[in-house]
Amino acid sequence: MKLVRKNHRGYTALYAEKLDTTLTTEGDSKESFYIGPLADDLNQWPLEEDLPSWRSTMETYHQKLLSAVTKLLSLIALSLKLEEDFFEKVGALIEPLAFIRLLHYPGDLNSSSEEIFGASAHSDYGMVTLLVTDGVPGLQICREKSKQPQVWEDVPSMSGAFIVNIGDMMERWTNGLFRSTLHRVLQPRQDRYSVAFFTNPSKDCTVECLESCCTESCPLRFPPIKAIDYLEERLRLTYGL
Ligand SMILES: O=C(O)CCC(=O)C(=O)O
Ligand SMILES: [Fe+2]
Repeated sequence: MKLVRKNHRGYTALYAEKLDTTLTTEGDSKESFYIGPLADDLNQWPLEEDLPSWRSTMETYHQKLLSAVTKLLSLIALSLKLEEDFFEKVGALIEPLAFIRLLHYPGDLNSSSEEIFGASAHSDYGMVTLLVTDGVPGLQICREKSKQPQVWEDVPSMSGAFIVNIGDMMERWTNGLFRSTLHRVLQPRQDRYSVAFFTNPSKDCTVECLESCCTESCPLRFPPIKAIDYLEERLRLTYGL
C-alpha cells in the first residue's frame, strides 16, 4: 500500500529527495510519509481497515504539535520584544502550512559512497521544526554554517524531549538573529525512525525583516517574500523539478 506523494502529502520513496541541492549524488537514503494541514482534505490516508486508528492518531498528533508550536512562537515573539501574538497578527497562523513527516532510514543499504546521507545537509524551510527520533544515532548539526571547514556534532536523543530546529523563514524574519540550524543525518547501520513536524506560515503571509532586526550594523539580508512562494521554490529544488 503506497500512497505516492501528491500535493506534498503521502509517500516519498528512497532517493526521491535530495536536501543538499549542491550534491551530485542520486538522493537521500530515506523514505517518508507526509501529512499536511488537516483542513484542506488533500491528505492521503491508508484505509481504516488496513491501519485501524492511524488517521485519528496522526490528526491528534498534528493538532497537539501545532498548539505546542503556537506557544513556542509566542515565546520567540516575546524574546524579540514583540507582542506575544505577533505571529498571529501577521497572519502566519491563520492556516499554517504544517506538515508531519514520518521518516524511515533503512539500516541495511551498505552504500560505499561517502556522499550518500540519510538526509544530506540542509536547514528546514519554515519557522520552527519539532523533531523526535527513536534514539538510533545519525543526526548531526553544524553550529557555524558559514565557516569552512564545517564542523559536525552529534545530537544526542533525549527521551521525552523534542529537538527544536529554527527554520529559514524565521532566519529571514529576524535578519539572521535567529539562525536556521544546518543539520544532516548520516546513513545509519541499523534502521532508524524519526518524526519531524515542520511549520511554515500560512500561504499568503509575507515574511519580511522585523524592523528591530534591521540596523545600520546589520543591514537587510533578505527581501520580503510570500510564504508559499518561498516554500514552493525550496520544494522544487529538493525534488529536482
Ligand atoms: O531524521 C532526523 O533526525 C532529521 C530529519 C530532518 O532533518 C528532516 O526531515 O528535515
Ligand atoms: Fe531537517
